[in-house]
Amino acid sequence: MSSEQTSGVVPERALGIAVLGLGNVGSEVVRLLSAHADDFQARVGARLELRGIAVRNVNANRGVPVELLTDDAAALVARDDVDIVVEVVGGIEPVRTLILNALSSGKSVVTANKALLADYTGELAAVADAADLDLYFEAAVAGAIPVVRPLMQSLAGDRVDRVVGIVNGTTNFILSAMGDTGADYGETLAEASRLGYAEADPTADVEGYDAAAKAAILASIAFHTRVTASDVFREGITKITAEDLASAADLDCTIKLLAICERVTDDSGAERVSARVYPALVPLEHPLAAVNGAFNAVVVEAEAAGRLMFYGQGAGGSPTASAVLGDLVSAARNKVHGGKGPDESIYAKLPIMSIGETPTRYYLRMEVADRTGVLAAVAQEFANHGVSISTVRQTGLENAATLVVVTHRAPDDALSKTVAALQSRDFVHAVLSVIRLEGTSE
Ligand SMILES: NC(=O)C1=CN([C@@H]2O[C@H](COP(=O)(O)OP(=O)(O)OC[C@H]3O[C@@H](n4cnc5c(N)ncnc54)[C@H](O)[C@@H]3O)[C@@H](O)[C@H]2O)C=CC1
Ligand SMILES: N[C@@H](CC=O)C(=O)O
Ligand code: NA
Repeated sequence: MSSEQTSGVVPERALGIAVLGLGNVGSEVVRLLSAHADDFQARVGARLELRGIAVRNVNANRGVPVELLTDDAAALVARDDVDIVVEVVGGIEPVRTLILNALSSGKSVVTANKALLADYTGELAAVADAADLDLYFEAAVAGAIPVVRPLMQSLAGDRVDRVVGIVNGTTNFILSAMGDTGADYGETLAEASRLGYAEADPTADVEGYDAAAKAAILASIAFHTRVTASDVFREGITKITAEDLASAADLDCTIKLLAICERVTDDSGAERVSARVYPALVPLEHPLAAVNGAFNAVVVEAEAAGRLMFYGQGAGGSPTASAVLGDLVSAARNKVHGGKGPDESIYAKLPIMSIGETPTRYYLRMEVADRTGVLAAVAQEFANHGVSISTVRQTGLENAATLVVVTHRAPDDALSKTVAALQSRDFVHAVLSVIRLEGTSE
């Protein structure tokens, strides 16, 4: 009999936590875990004890007790006194293997890693679900904003038709600054990295890979269908110019990088999933137009709930740590009281719709010869491909004219063919911009 039992003192229950990665997010997770240790204990019913932090270089000064640091993440994950692993390193390997090892040895996992989840949720969730362990990832989509849990749990009794959002803080920060002050693209991107918004390789942000990974995660949950990154059509913001933003403003629009996940039902009632990420003109009166800086917002449309909007900080160490810690508390509660978060739900298995078939509206800006009959010839090219024009604006240049054409909804393939045909005509000097238009009722 132990001395605690003989003295009648109930030993304090503790759960061991391993944190992998001590960058923007990891350092905030560790700071908040320590700052609010008593609150966490009260909420969970057990003390959350940090057993170790895996880093790349244990000699760098990090402001945490050095004895917690290790460069051997595999050994930390394997420790018997670790119950929950928090992965905030990023990338695919070695973290995919580390997470699989954690789950295989009875540890629940919390991760913020959308790049990994977009392609490997199936593999990771299979191991977690079989072992009755949690795999939580609220931080992976839209940072602090609760959106994964609402879709997975609060809306589990509804039928979601559409999820549209601004889910990348870095690109929203850049587009907002370019639109507001004409700020330089490169300098604003460097500022986004300095503020901890951008990915380690910011190509993931500006080329839309990060938003596409998030779209894959959202679409998978919303439509109970496995959607991976390669199922998501993707275009980034690197071709958007200050002229495009000014031209959008002339049309009472702004430009946002949107992630759009839709359930599309054809005339026969067959359903497919469309998942796409691209910069789009958004009318100023649309709620997403007012989302600026590193803020994110996600609009969900569901059959019974109608339209819901989630808004908040989508990037940055502290906001992201909030979501990570929320998941950590849930995983810890399940360890203490029993229970498990929902299994992966992919029973619907809907096919994916190609971008070519997806109907959207377009904005085109082109420079054309300023002579009689050109406007009619341009309009004819649209008609030849079944693309109906909504508005045309012409501005005279010295020896040419700028035409801004906004179309009605047409399949993406038809628009691509129209653009190719226009480019082959001698009266079209250049097609300067082709950007989709979203958020209108037409
Ligand atoms: N920063 C943000 O706003 C958000 C980030 N995320 C995700 O959270 C994760 C972490 O992001 P950040 O903290 O911003 O990245 P970061 O680059 O600031 O931190 C990652 C840290 O992991 C370390 N690391 C790399 N390989 C390692 C290894 N094998 N073992 C141990 N440590 C290793 C790096 O040295 C770095 O300090 C990523 O998956 C990211 O996509 C998710 C939402 C928002
Ligand atoms: N780099 C990402 C970070 C959060 O997911 C972003 O800018 O949104
Ligand atoms: Na979130």
